[in-house]
Formats: sequence, structure tokens, C-alpha cells
Amino acid sequence: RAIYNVYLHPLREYPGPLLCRATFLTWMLIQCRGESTNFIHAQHKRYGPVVRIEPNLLSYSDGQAWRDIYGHKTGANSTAVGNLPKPPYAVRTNPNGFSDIINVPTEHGHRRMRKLMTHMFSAAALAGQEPLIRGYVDKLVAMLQARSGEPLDIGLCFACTTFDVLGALAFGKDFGGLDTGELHPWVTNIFGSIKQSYLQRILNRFPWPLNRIAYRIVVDNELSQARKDEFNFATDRARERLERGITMEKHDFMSYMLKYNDVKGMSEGEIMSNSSILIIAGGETSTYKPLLSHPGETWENSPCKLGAVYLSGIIYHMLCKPSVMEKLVDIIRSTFKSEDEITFNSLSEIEYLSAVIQEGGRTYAPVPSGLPRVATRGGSMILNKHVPEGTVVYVHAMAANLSPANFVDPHDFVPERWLKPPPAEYADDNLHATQAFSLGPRGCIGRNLAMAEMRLILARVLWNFDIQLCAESKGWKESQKTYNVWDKTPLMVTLTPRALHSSD
Ligand code: HEM
Repeated sequence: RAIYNVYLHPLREYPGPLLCRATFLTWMLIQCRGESTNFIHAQHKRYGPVVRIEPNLLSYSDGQAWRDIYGHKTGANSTAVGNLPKPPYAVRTNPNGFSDIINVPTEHGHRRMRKLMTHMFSAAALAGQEPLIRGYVDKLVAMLQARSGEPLDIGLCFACTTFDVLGALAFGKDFGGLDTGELHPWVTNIFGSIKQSYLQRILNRFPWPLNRIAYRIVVDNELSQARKDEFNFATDRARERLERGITMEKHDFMSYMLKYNDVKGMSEGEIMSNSSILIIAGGETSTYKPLLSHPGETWENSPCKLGAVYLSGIIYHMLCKPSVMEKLVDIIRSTFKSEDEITFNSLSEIEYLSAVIQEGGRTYAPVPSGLPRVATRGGSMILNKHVPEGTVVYVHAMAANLSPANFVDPHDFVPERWLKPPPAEYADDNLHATQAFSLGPRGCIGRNLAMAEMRLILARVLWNFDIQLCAESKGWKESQKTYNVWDKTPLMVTLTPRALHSSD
């Protein structure tokens, strides 16, 4: 088989390391060891914008590949590009048998669900959700005030906030994270559930009946139970919320799902599946972490919480580059006269704040790996080249983000490159090469909500506190391994209330 893969396979012309071209086990092992980011970055540097990283998998690092793989479909037949489907092994099934927006296998089925769910993320919905989100950010600030002066894991504080917001929006009930300073057991249980999905996906790559036998051997009852428990908890909460019907004053997800549920709408089973996935997608997305990396299932090594991970990366980069921190703090504290003025709208006008967030998504992509798609019947065009039918393809986020072909000084945290116009030395940066939320028909539906929430959290924290990095978190990012998500450790900081320092 290895000889066929290297010398006869339809992808034999594509460059890549010999062992990767010969067997998919090479890349799988590299991922399981947490070395994927450094490895793939080096391969793209050596071979260029497309690397054959498995016999049947092409990894891209070029900006145009984002549009060709994930963008909206353009052109017809053999020249069509965009909206490639997910490979079957990357789609998981729900215990109740009903699909959700991330895992719905057909294009038609996805379009139907996406249309029904668009309303809950509209500008009007976001404006209606703002008071609820502000309430949770008030609680975050109060919690940080109470703990100022002592070392704390700011990533955990962010995660408590984003999960409480999502719990309130999806189930009409938060997880109590900001009351206890801890993540709810259901949230940590998602880890077991995601690990089960990961194993299911890996094992689905072996032919039947090997996949079934291996699944029985490798996936223990505890993991299968974790998946069932996670799903049952979510559906119980969703059912409780469903019984209360439409309550538009809250602008929560269920109200929108029910209000726009016409005859072609979602069945109760689909509503249940989607309520659960909205928290996992908003908090965790559809990524997962391999089996070799979990001696204990604690917060420290549980999978990353996306919004929280994104914010942690930004804070860390700013602490390592004080000139950026000082500039942003100065802008936030001089733009507003009082904390009440800090709103979704007023923050969306601060260009430098958006630039800091975009640069954070580039240097520490919340989903650092690739989202697999598959070339369709007759093959697909990617980077103006025909890719044979059935080939799995993706843009590897960190390979694209750190490529010197896309960005000048790719390892530096430079928000200025996102300004319009940017400084002359960054004018040729290929900004489209970074897509923290992906793009196209399956791009993040919660992007505007996530951006508004992140702006608000960042601004309110910087308005209220000066932040110092604790010694044990020096090199926090550099020491992390990457699986399909970052193997994130606590980001320990000390906060000092601003009033203690400033003369005003
Ligand atoms: C910083 C925070 C976030 C990041 C970085 C992020 C990133 C992403 C990415 C990369 C995808 C594409 C996944 C794929 O192709 O398989 C995605 C999809 C999705 N995201 Fe987010 N996301 C974030 C927050 C949220 C929030 C707050 C929600 C809503 C509660 C949300 C809901 C979804 C959903 C439902 C999808 C699937 C969309 C579809 O298939 O049509 N995300 N997200």
C-alpha cells in the first residue's frame, strides 16, 4: 500500500515528506504527540503552499485556498470552487439520532438549518442580547475585583464568563461559573464527549469491520457514557427551556428557533441536538484533542474553550509586548468618560481594539489546525489546480498564519498590520490568509456575537485593571503543544485595580 501511495496514487505529484506520503499513520502520530504546529509549519516552509501531509490529505497555507475550499460556491462543474463538503469521518452522530448544524451531512440539510438559525445571530438579536451579556461581564469584573492582588488563572475566569453567557442564551439558565469561580461539571464532561467523538472519527478511517472492532476495544464504557451524559444533560435543559416557549424579551436562542420554525422547520429532536451543539460550538467548536494527552481530566488540560482561549492569547501577547498593551489601555481609558459608555456599538468603532483581536486570532488561532473538507465528484479546483475527487483538503490555520509568504514578521504580534492603511512595511501582508472563524456557508454563525462579547470583556477588564504576568506563566504560549486544539495551561496573572495607580 505504501508503495502504491508513493508511486502510483493520483496525488503522487504533490510534494511532502516521504513517510507522510506513504501512510496516514505518520501525521496521526505527530498530531497525537502534540507536535503538529511546528511540524506542519516547517513542511510548508520547505515545500510551499501545498503539502501532501497524508497519502490522501493536502494541507494548504495560501489565502486563496480559504476561498477555494470553504468559500461560497462560484463557477460550475469542473471549474466550480468553494463549499466543499465535510468528509464522512469528520461528521459525528448524536445519541438521539437527529443531526445538528455542524454535523448535518447534506448541503441541502445544512442550508435549511442555517437559514432557520440565522435569526438568532442577526444585528437585532445581538442588540437584544447585549443587556444579558453586560450583566455577566459585570459579574466577571466584580469577581476579578474581589480577587485582585492574588494570582489567578484569567483563562478560567474568561471561560466561566463565556459558558455562563452561552448557557443563558441556549438554555435560559447559566452554569453558575461566575458564582463559584469553577466550571460546571457538564462543561468539563464535554471533554470526555469530545474525546469519544475524536476516537470515533479516527477509527472510522479504518475499513469495516475493523473500525467497529477497534471501537469496541479502544473506546471504553466510561467514554461512551460521557458522551451520553453530556447529551442527556443538554437535552434535559433544552426541554425545560422549550416548555417555557417563546420569550422574546430575553432574545435567547430558543425563542428565535421557535419563532422562525415554519413548516419546513426543525423537529423537536433537531432543536435538542442544536441547543447542545450551540454551546459546544460556541465554547469548544467541533475540534477535539487526541487520546494520548490526558493524564487527568482537569480544567488545565481539558480542551480549550474557544472565546476564552482567544482572549487568553490576546492578553498573553499584550503582556509580552507592553507597547501594544499601553496603547490599547490608553485608547480605552481616554475614549470613555465612564464605564457605562462601554457598549457593543461604541466598541465596534475602536479600530485598534478590532486590530488587536484580529492579530490575536492570527498569532494564536483559537482553532489552530485544519477543518477537513473533501474534493467533490469529478474533482475540485484549488489554487487553480485540479484536485482529484475524494481527496481530503484543508487550510492549516497556524501554517497559514505563520507563513512568511503571507505576513511580514509572522511571529511578531503587530496589530498595526490590520489598520487601514497599515504601516508601509506591512502593506503587502495577505490578511485573507487568517480566518479565525473560517468563512463561507459553514463559517462561524456566531462570529458577530463572539466578537462583540470579546470586545466588551477586553475593554471592561482593561478599563478596570492593570495586569501583570506571573513568573510561572512566562513562555505560556511557546511551551504549549497543539493537538487539534492548544494544550492550554493556566494563564496566571495578577490584577491591580486601576484606581490604585491612576491619579484621576
Ligand atoms: C471566539 C469564538 C469563536 C471562534 C473562534 C469560532 C470559530 C468557528 C469556526 C472556525 C467554525 C467552522 C467550523 C467548521 O467548519 O467545522 C465555527 C462554526 C460554528 N460556530 Fe463558531 N466560533 C466562535 C464562537 C461561536 C459562538 C459564540 C457561537 C454561538 C453560540 C458559535 C457557533 C458556531 C456554529 C453553530 C458553527 C457551525 C456553523 C455551520 O456549520 O453552519 N461560534 N466557529
